[in-house]
Amino acid sequence: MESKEWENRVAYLGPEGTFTELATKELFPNDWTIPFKTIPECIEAVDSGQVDRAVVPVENALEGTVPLTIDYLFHEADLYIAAEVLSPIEQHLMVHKDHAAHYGEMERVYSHPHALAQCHKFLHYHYRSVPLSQTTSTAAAAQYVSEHPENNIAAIANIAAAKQYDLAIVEQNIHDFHFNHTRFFVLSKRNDRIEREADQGPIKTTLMIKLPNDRSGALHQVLSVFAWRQINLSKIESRPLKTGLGDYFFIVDLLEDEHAPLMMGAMEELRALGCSVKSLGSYYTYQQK
Ligand SMILES: O=C(O)C(=O)C[C@]1(C(=O)O)C=C[C@@H](O)C=C1
Repeated sequence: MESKEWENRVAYLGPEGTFTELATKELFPNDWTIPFKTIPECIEAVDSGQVDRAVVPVENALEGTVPLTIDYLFHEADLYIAAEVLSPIEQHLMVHKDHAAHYGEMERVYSHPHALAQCHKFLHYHYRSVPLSQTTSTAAAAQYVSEHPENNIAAIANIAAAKQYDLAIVEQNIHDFHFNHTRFFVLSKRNDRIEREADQGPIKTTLMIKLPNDRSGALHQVLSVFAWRQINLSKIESRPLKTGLGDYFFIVDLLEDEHAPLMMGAMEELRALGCSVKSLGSYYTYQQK
């Protein structure tokens, strides 16, 4: 890798022109940002020390969690969340300029599965006979379309991708619901949060909690640990542990600093109840402008 005097080397889900790149540039406008092809490759790059940070999507307002991100954080890597970026998402249908006049006859639509799902109603009502193909990101779809001018195919991606790959936007804002936002995590090997007083939102802590096996009321007990301390949960979700049907771990986002006395007490109590608890750290939320 090129050696240069950059403050941070930041991996992001590429190629150039993804929503993830836009979120990355929001927090790291002057750093060395490096596109990786998949979310696991971004996570591996920061876990192995190849880069200082990695930016990956974690949750979309319409489609929910990005399971790859959560599963790699639980099963494969030992990382912390240094910040969260909240980005508005606008999806557009784009084609090679040669096909702009007759895009209605397109043979296939390409995009990331989350982007396809965010435009499900649009595709269902207008192009239900057109097959869909998944790509590793929205910009990967735009790049593919630009590299295959011989085919009348379309991508769903953002304006930056249309510019980057010189495509024509033929239908704008095709996401099904107006409030379309995605959360991105900035991951780090060290537990060091990004602090920018001027524009940071409230502090959050993310915990991964595994309940003791087969104890009735265990989830209720876990929730009451936070409830009586008046620690607000902003999200709770379960993911399969991958050890058998019915085995889950929980991801909990809490509006409190992990070093606050009540939070430290809550984690101690959870462990005393037989839960295993892993904190991914406390971090601030930044809004993409
Ligand atoms: O960053 C991108 O462009 C992606 O393709 C990823 C991703 C996601 O995983 O949610 C990011 C934002 C949008 O919600 C759609 C897709």
